[in-house]
Amino acid sequence: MFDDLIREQDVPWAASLMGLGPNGFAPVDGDESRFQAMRRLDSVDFEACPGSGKTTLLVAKLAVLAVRWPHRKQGICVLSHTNAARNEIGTKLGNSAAGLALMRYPHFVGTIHSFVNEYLALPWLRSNGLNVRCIDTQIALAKRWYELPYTTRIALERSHLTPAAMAYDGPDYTGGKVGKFGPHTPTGQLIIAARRKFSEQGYFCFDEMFVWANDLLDRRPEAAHDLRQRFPLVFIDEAQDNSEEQSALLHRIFCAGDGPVRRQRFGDSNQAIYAKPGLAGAETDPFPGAAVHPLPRSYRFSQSLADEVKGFGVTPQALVGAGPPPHIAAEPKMPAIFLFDDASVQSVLPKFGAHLVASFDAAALAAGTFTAVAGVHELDQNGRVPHAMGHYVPSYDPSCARRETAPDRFAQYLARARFETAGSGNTERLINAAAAALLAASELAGGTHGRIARKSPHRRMLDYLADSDARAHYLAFLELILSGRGEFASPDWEVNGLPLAVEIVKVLSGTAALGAAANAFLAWPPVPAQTDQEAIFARTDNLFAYPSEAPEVHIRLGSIHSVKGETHTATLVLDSYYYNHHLSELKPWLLGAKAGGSMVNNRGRQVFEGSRTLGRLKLHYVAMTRPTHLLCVAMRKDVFDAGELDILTGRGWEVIDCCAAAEPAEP
Ligand SMILES: Nc1ncnc2c1ncn2[C@@H]1O[C@H](COP(=O)(O)OP(=O)(O)OP(=O)(O)O)[C@@H](O)[C@H]1O
Repeated sequence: MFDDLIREQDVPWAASLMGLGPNGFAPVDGDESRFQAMRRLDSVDFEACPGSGKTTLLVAKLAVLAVRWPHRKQGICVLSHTNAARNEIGTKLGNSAAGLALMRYPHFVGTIHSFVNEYLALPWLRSNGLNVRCIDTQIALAKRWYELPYTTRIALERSHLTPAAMAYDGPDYTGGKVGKFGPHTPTGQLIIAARRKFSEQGYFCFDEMFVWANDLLDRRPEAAHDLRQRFPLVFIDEAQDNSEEQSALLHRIFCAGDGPVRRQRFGDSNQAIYAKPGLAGAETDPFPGAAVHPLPRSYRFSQSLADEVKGFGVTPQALVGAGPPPHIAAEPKMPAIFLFDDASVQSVLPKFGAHLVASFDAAALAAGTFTAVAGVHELDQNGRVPHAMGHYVPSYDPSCARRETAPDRFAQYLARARFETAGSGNTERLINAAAAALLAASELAGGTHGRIARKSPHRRMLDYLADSDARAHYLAFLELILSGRGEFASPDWEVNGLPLAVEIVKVLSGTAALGAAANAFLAWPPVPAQTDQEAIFARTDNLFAYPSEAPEVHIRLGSIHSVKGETHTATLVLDSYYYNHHLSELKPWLLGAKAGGSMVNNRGRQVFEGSRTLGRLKLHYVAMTRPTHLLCVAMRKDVFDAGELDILTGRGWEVIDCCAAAEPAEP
């Protein structure tokens, strides 16, 4: 059924469509790997280095398949790990008419989570008579938690348990992280009853969709067979990030037993980083499997950058630097290291801004993507400097960058909307964020209007409030939000914003008093006290503009996790702390004294670094392989002795000392 679906003459067409010119996938120096990769439609894993064009290749294949796909009731299933990756595929495909066809029936392009919801969990729950209102971990947990008697909550908190204990992993509502309060205890029974009650009312955590999908496959094994018929060709992007839970479920659906589908996975095991520390990778059906198709060239960066970063790969890969791509008219720059101490940690970002302005012309500064990332972005104020992004930029809001989870405060909805629309003047995003946040508050207050809907949050608000006075309150509230572009000083929120929000949420939820969960959600988060110098960082949308008065460059701040798969013009990787300072621990790799995640001992055995070091390597390999033109890192000065700095300089690094610079942060 797949013979000749991607023909030789399709390859130059697809390469041109991707903006690479007709020879984009042509053999280079006898290396035919990309051309062959385009044509293959057997089950195989494309395991390849950062910037090797895995996502580009996947999209190019899909573009051809969209044209040639002959089946009307069977489709291609394209699964990604994150919404960001799904959107990237969607945007690239959306450029072609054929690509648009792929976004419709009979095909599926989306995250693993949305696939599991749409094809397994939701139909199964509905067929069991459950009306699914809202899949939102924070709301489901809060509802279940506040269902428990006050004394029970106190007892749980004394045992270091949080609302997270209200999530289950069995279809009988058992399991989860409940410590000593197992199902045989009275407290355990209360927990199970609260989980059951709100699940039956239609409130679920994201991860519980996997529980129900597996329950369907346990009880109706024919569901897997039906899905294989429906989707005979499956592509999985970012396959290295699949957790055991996801891999096992996908394997069960598409591969286990007789009649597996054709499946191609794309990824890089050196970049396997997970959303939560300690989460293990897949054991069932790990990536890569036995059949691997290598792609050795990186089109992102030059050979000199490839040489700097390849040692950070746990399993060193052939890394041929064939970049940078030509869309930014600038030569690759020498890498730079910013050195700081406790007193100068907040001058790192301004110094980086100044370095960018000195390194790139105005056109490149306007067209490029400039970022600063840290491995840890939740700040422990008392942690050792630098603990997280917040030590460099005190106003950094970690929740704003966490794209995959729902915000857990009203203010975060607005902050995220500001971050996503930075500078574009797009008011629609802000309005819908405010509406979505009001709906979330209403759910927490006991509202039961549900969140699974096709209309935008704003349209739904207008519908819900159609006949009430609260509609005028809502419109006044939006005026307030728009006039401040979504920003509030805390007193302003309390005096003007909050009273309106409370009135609206009361009407929406049909309650006279909002209750603890909704009030906590609506409260404005405390702002850390600022010194004068910190005032330059006083934006909460995680964009750092330099110079602040008349910005020439905008630097996007985020976690390393949030920039997976991205391509930047310049990336600054900031040291951060998890059991120790990440980059300080990786100093031997930076100096070239070590490479890879293992070494061969004198008995000829391969010995791996400890798991924490392997995690650090993968995380920072992801970060350091984002830029096309300029890689920078920032570390404490006292980590290095003079000889080591000489080694770095000898390896082509520019050393920028922020400590010596006691002068003001900006010109
Ligand atoms: N065949 C090619 N010729 C020239 N440039 C290419 C080619 N394939 C990809 N690129 C460019 O290389 C950059 C990286 O591509 P892409 O994001 O697809 O790589 P990736 O392998 O998915 O990266 P990562 O592993 O970091 O997620 C992009 O700017 C893309 O346009």
